[in-house]
Amino acid sequence: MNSPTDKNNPETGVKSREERAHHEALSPSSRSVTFGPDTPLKLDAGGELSPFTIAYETYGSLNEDHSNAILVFHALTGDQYAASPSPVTGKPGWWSTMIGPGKPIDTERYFVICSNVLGGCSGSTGPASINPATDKPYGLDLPVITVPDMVRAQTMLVDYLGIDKLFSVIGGSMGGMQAMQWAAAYPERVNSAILIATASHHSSQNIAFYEVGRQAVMADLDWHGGRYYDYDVTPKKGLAVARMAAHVTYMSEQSLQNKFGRNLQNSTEKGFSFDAEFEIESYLHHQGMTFVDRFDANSYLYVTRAMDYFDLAASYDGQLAKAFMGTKARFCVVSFTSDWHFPTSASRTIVHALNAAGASVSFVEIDSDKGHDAFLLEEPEFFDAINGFLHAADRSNDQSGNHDDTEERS
Ligand SMILES: CC(=O)SCCNC(=O)CCNC(=O)[C@H](O)C(C)(C)COP(=O)(O)OP(=O)(O)OC[C@H]1O[C@@H](n2cnc3c(N)ncnc32)[C@H](O)[C@@H]1OP(=O)(O)O
Ligand SMILES: N[C@@H](CCO)C(=O)O
Repeated sequence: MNSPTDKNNPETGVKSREERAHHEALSPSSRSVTFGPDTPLKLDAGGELSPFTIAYETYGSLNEDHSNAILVFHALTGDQYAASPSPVTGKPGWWSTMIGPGKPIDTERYFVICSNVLGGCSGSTGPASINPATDKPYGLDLPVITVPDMVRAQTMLVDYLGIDKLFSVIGGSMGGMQAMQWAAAYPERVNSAILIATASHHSSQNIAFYEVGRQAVMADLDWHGGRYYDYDVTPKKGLAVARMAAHVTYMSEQSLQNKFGRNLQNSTEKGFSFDAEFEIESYLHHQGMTFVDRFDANSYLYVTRAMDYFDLAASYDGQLAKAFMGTKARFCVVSFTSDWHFPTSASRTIVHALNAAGASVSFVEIDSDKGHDAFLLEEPEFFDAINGFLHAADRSNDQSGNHDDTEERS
């Protein structure tokens, strides 16, 4: 509860400098381009969102017949800064190794678009955005957002950019869910789709991990039922714990062992305390603390929920193959051997459904000990696979029909 002596009390107007800086850092960036359509967006939760904003970045140039556009989707906590430095962290774009001149997604050939998802916190409408009905941040008054909602908003952006058909859609994890949704719901608008470290539905285990994270956020007294914006505080402790738990799922047992083993952080002797004595503890604390500086806690609730709700087969009578029936798009499905968060078995489910639908699909399992987040790292075999697939898709761009060139490599 708010008290008159609270230094962050909205009534006293006294705000901590640290909190003010934090909110400013998370406020929509003026650098990326925003798009706000006149048409309201129909939401799966019911009702419509209007107005709404999508923040996006583009790289490369759109060719004359608008046939070289690649739509890149970010994962859970990503943003539109796929190949340009984040104005919040100052770090290079999260896929700057993948996108650029001469890189697998070659900006000398392709026009690359990446937008912040609806529900996010990097300029697209999310829980921290102003609700026009109250003139205050939405908080939990924003309807729950789904992956199909995110994709529906992206179709409006793609229309606005004058693109009828995308050369490719590509993403990892939740980005792969968006790519699948595009291919299933708008088959005529997708020439090829690259689905990386993803699944056609969130598993029970994945929902469980994200629920642990959400509960950590909501248990933080600074969460204030999602109205923390009014109090100029943020539920940092809860959000940091949520990220720590989630981060473990993004890495493999082997990579944690290789990086940290049982090494102690600052000494050679046990301290018999509950401080972060082990390197792995210190590392996770670092991951948690840096995360709260770049991500909004309510957005974390919304975007994890969108992943939980994703179940492509459920929209097609429980038959995943039906989602892809009749598609002419070429698919590339990529998994990583050490990914236990979105394991290879989840990718195989997608590949089997694509085969059953008579779609053209290549499947590559990359041998990596880096776990789920391997898709964010420069893995040569992975980059070769993306490069090779895009070149092949380029060559057969004018062809149509069903191919079955499923291949497995490991
Ligand atoms: C697709 C998208 O949308 S991307 C979304 C946003 N990005 C992410 O989610 C990436 C988050 N994931 C990561 O950072 C993952 O760790 C990885 C796997 C991608 C990065 O892997 P690596 O390059 O091997 O980095 P690593 O896991 O070792 O982490 C390095 C960081 O940990 C810190 N660190 C390493 N050891 C320790 C330690 N013992 N104590 C404290 N901090 C430590 C480093 O200082 C470095 O910090 P910085 O990132 O602030 O510079
Ligand atoms: N670590 C990435 C991928 C998670 O699936 C993120 O936070 O977006």
